[in-house]
Amino acid sequence: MFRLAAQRGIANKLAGSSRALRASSLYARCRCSTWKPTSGPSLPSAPSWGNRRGYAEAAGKFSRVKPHMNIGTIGHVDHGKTTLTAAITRVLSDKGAAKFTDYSQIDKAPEEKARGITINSAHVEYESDSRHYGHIDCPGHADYIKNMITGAAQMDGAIIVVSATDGQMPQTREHLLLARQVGIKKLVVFINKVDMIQDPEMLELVDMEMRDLLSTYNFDGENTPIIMGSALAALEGRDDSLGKEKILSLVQACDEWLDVPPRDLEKPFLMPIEDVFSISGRGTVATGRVERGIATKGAEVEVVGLGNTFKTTLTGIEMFHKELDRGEAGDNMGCLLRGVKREQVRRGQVIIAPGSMKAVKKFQAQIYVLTKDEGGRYTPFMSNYRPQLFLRTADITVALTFAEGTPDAEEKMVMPGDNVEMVCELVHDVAAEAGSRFTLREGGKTIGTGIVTKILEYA
Ligand SMILES: Nc1nc2c(ncn2[C@@H]2O[C@H](COP(=O)(O)OP(=O)(O)OP(=O)(O)O)[C@@H](O)[C@H]2O)c(=O)[nH]1
Ligand SMILES: [Mg+2]
Repeated sequence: MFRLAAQRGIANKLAGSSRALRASSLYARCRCSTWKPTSGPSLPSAPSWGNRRGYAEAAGKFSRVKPHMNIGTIGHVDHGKTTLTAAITRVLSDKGAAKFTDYSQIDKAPEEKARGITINSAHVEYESDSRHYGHIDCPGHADYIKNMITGAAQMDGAIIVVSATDGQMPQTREHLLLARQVGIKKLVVFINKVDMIQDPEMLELVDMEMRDLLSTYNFDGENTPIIMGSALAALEGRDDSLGKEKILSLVQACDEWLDVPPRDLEKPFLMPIEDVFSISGRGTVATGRVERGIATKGAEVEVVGLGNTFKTTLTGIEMFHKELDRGEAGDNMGCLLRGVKREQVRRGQVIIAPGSMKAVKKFQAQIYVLTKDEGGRYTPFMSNYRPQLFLRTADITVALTFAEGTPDAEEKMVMPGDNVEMVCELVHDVAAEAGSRFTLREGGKTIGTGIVTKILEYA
């Protein structure tokens, strides 16, 4: 034990300092650790159906042992994403592996709020022979953009739906690019509305074009499974060779091609620092909620960011007011750091497994700018706009510019509601990597949300 209770009592009595009071109340927070199923403290909370530990309860009769994965349908408007979602539940419900969810139920997706942003997305779930899937379908293009950038309903993989009658369209490409930006590594293609095509050469053409397009966006165009069928036929229970059988092939392709992401516990340790205080006679303690991985007492760790990156040893871990040998993803804990002075550690830094992340000063990001109805700006902004960037517990001024070579970058305007790629240059360095999510705030309100896509400069 850090003998905190005693510490606290004495500190409060003797000093009565506000600092001591604050430290004690913060430390107290660590005692009432509540497990939240998000992958990071600053992310919007995942719906309960989709968390990796909790799905079994939501699923009721479904298996508790199969690995869980979040996927979803993406693609151009009207290409059949919602019909396909309903069709999958219908076909699998025959096997008792899903609850049939009608088109109309999916399409009136509930509104959710994440960081002040309204996102409509429907969640269904089903099971294959080897996996449990949470599946996301959004009603409109804007909802896909917001969802993918904020990760409000995160997808580990996706089914891109392309109508055989149209072939690839602008939103097919936009969703592919976004999928790439948010770190989705593999996709399965469903070429839909095949019931409307008489000419087999037409299908060959769509297939070839899709493979090219996938490769353009750095997916494996050659090996990505492409299934051709009719979601409507499957939903209506007719033409099994185009309907039901293709849905089963699609689910099998997802099982075989999409990879289940590593669980948070399997990732390298990371705890964003929320607060720091010193305990006389023991040393410096940093508190926070473990975002991923496992920490063990005596482990080497690295404190990263805000101009002060160094290695140290975790000489103690405290949780629930008890000293423990380990802490893991989801835990609120306090870390006692060997030989570290109070001034060396600050809120906004992270404690990580050594070498697992670096401090960065400049990166490229995909940003969604909130509309005024979402509480965002009323007016556009231009290059060199400087809001505050919030990443985990860090809060840093950032300068936003357009990527080098952007035509008319000086005059270019970013409107509320836009989805843009920008270069972010930070005043102080912070631990980040491709896939790190952040929000942008100005004058106390959230004006945008983004995801790091590429590191441009390390500290
Ligand atoms: N003929 C035919 N029509 C289909 C098929 N799949 C879907 N449709 C029709 O295509 C239209 C659009 O289908 P949706 O499932 O609503 O498409 P969506 O991609 O969800 O559309 P948004 O959510 O508005 O982007 C509907 O009228 C469907 O009935 C199919 O396999 N064959
Ligand atoms: Mg739809």
